[in-house]
Amino acid sequence: MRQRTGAPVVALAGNPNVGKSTVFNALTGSRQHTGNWSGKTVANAYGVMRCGDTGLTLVDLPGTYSLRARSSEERVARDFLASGDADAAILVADATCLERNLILVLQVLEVMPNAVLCLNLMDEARKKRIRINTEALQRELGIPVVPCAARRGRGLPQLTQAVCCVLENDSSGPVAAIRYPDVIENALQRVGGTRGEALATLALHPPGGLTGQQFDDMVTAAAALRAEEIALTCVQVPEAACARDRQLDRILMSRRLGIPLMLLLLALVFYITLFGANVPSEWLGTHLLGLTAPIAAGLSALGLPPFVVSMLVDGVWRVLATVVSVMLPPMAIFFPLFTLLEDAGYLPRVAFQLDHAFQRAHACGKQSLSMCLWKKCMRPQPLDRRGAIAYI
Ligand SMILES: Nc1nc2c(ncn2[C@@H]2O[C@H](COP(=O)(O)OP(=O)(O)OP(=O)(O)O)[C@@H](O)[C@H]2O)c(=O)[nH]1
Ligand SMILES: [Mg+2]
Repeated sequence: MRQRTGAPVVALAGNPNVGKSTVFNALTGSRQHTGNWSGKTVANAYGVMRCGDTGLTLVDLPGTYSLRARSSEERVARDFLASGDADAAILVADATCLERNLILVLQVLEVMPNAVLCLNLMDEARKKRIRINTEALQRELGIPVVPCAARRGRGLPQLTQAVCCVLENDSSGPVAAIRYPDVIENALQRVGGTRGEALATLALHPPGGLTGQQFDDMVTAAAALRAEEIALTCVQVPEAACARDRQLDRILMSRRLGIPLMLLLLALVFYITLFGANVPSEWLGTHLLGLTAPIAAGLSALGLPPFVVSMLVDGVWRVLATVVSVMLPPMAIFFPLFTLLEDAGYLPRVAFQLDHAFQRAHACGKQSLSMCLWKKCMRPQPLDRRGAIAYI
């Protein structure tokens, strides 16, 4: 292993929503937030994973589609990978859409050749009858490839083993998998050093009179082209696997129907939450508050002074009973419904559909999901004064 002060550092990078935090939690025993939409992790999270007797620092990075991305959380990931603070990287990729994931993988390999590819969501890929030739992929990329289904813990021991091997056999050879247009290739030769470092220099001073945006677009397009070539060689996707998704997307994401359907669906969820919760709320309120008198009588029988009884009964019990009866039923309805939409993969589509509108307010579509959760907490409810104070 590399001689460094402190434990070796392993970065966990990949596209958004591919299971990085799930892998991180499984390898470190942490409880990072996971969920089926993009952009949950917005800052680096640190944990310790074991490699035999050695402890490794694992860093869960925010998801990013490209090293040339410009959103703030994506910059966090890019800056960490470029900083040289990591000794190796676990690149997590979604096996159901490998081609798109390979763009980042290829870019990261230019700055961090010491890496392992964790081919996650293999269970979903199998369901869709997507076949991936992992040996061919390994040859193309020049790094170990480990198929995993992190949610069920499958493949994680092999992943740990591969990470340990990579750390022991420091591979620092240049990975020149992406072929850039001549203007960039020539400039890379002139700048010298590793391709990753040279690219970072050129990004600041683009060659051939290119603007920063043109340079970024050309670099990303070259990576996308190479990713497509590799996917053509290594991945077999049966046409039928995508047909149902495409048909659904044609309706759910269509220009005319997409937004109305989304509003209808979210309105339905809120309607069920707001009105469906009234009955259990009332039932809970009646029964819990009905216990007030027996509790007061019991406490008085214990010989407690009246002001202590009033404090415990009116101050603690009534507030607790009101909070539980008001908050518990809508939560018990809303969160399972939201989870259903999440598991069906609809939430990322909501974020995508609203992205344009949110960008006009200098925000991004992913924030709509946090807003849905916040809106749920704004549930109006007839309350007495104590209940209102507790609710606030
Ligand atoms: N079916 C299946 N689902 C998985 C697997 N691994 C992760 N998931 C699910 O994928 C979703 C995304 O997982 P996260 O770990 O939050 O993904 P992430 O890459 O950290 O996401 P960001 O932080 O937003 O970039 C969650 O709903 C996970 O339960 C897997 O192997 N199989
Ligand atoms: Mg995450």
